[in-house]
Amino acid sequence: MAMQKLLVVEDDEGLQRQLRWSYEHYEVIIAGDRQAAIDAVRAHSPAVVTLDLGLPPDPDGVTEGFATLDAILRMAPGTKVIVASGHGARESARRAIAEGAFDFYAKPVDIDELGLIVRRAFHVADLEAENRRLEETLQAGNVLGGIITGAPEMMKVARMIERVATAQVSVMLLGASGTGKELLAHGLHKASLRAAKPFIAINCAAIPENLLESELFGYERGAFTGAVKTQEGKIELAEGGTLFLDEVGDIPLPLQVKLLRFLQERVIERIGGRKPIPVDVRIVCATHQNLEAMIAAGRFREDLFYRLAEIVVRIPTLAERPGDAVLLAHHFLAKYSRENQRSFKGLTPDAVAAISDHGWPGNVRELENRMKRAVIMAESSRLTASDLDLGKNEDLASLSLKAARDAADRMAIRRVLARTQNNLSTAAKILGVSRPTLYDLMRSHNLETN
Ligand SMILES: Nc1ncnc2c1ncn2[C@@H]1O[C@H](COP(=O)(O)OP(=O)(O)OP(=O)(O)O)[C@@H](O)[C@H]1O
Repeated sequence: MAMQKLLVVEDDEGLQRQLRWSYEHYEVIIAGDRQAAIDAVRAHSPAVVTLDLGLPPDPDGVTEGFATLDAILRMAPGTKVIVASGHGARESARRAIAEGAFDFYAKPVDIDELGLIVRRAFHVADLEAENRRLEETLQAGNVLGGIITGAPEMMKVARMIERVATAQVSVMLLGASGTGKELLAHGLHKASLRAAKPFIAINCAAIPENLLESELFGYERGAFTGAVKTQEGKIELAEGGTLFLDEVGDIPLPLQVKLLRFLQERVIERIGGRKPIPVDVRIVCATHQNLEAMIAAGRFREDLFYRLAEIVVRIPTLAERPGDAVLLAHHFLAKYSRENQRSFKGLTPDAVAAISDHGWPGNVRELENRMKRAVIMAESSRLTASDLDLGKNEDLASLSLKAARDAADRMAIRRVLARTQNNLSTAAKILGVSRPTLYDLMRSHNLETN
């Protein structure tokens, strides 16, 4: 990976040399005056700049420094500029922040301290870049009118559904609960020639067996006790459009026979009715069950299966779509913040890590529910892992390689610090890292010695 670029604007040659060698993780570019700084920003687009306010031709004042700050921010507003406030000049530090500088440091330079500020500036710049990238993917990732994804696995599914939408075929969606089957079925309907007609969904698992038949086929007045008026079934209500049969594997065998007859003859009879009613609907169905095994066990009719499953589309689980959990989390954060009139700055890095580490057994529905609850309950300006109830006791997260490496790092640093009685230079040598790196590691592991 290319090193990140740090522009150092400094006219003192001694300091230039010192700073150039202080940053082993960055590509350091040096500029000695305003014009050189402007040229360097144009040529290298550094994410972070350290800027000495006293530049020639006004090395003892601040006019050139402020003009440089202004020019940089005008050219590249996202640049993190850290200004040096010389000789207790708090006033110019405050003014620089007000004019858009990211932070300031006091001269004479403490290399370790400046190193931390620079590192934090790069971190913030990275986060902002990541946010911009997410927003762009979010716009690009909105496929089939409402399905959010950036994962090729899911894009493939969406493209397949777009392709079959206009064909005269029955489509079966196979996927775990909460993977978005209904949303995809609706997308298929919207992409089909039937889009102007109704889309009717029925969850066959949610309706008691004895009511499912009348839900689907409707009934005539007086067909049974309580049938006080004639009621059209869902099949009829979908006339001209699409009927989505969710959890089709839960349809009991006798009703499977009736459904098959409808698919063959394209007419229905309401319960208690005598006249056949022709209906033109397209059936899209879904299940999380293994229908082939059910057929082998005699619990699902093979002939019905082949009628329903001319095209079978397998929907990947959320865990099988890399990056989608975080992408969807941002989407739901925006959606539920809007709905609840709350405003958040985003997700904390630990929330992002927890979201991408979690296994999501309940798929997108689980993620949506967690985000919805967190948006309502959270008190901070960014949602944290614990707002999402994805805390430290998350077994799957603690099994990750990153967690294991972090724990090993922390242990090694603690041991060496103890052995060297907190002598940072010696500890850094033993650990094989530079002093600023050790400093950073100690900070990120909360091992500061004072
Ligand atoms: N890719 C996605 N982009 C945006 N929202 C999604 C996506 N996938 C699912 N959702 C949302 O997640 C929720 C669950 O999706 P949906 O009801 O389509 O799942 P399902 O597979 O039909 O679940 P079940 O089988 O349990 O009925 C819905 O609120 C849906 O809008």
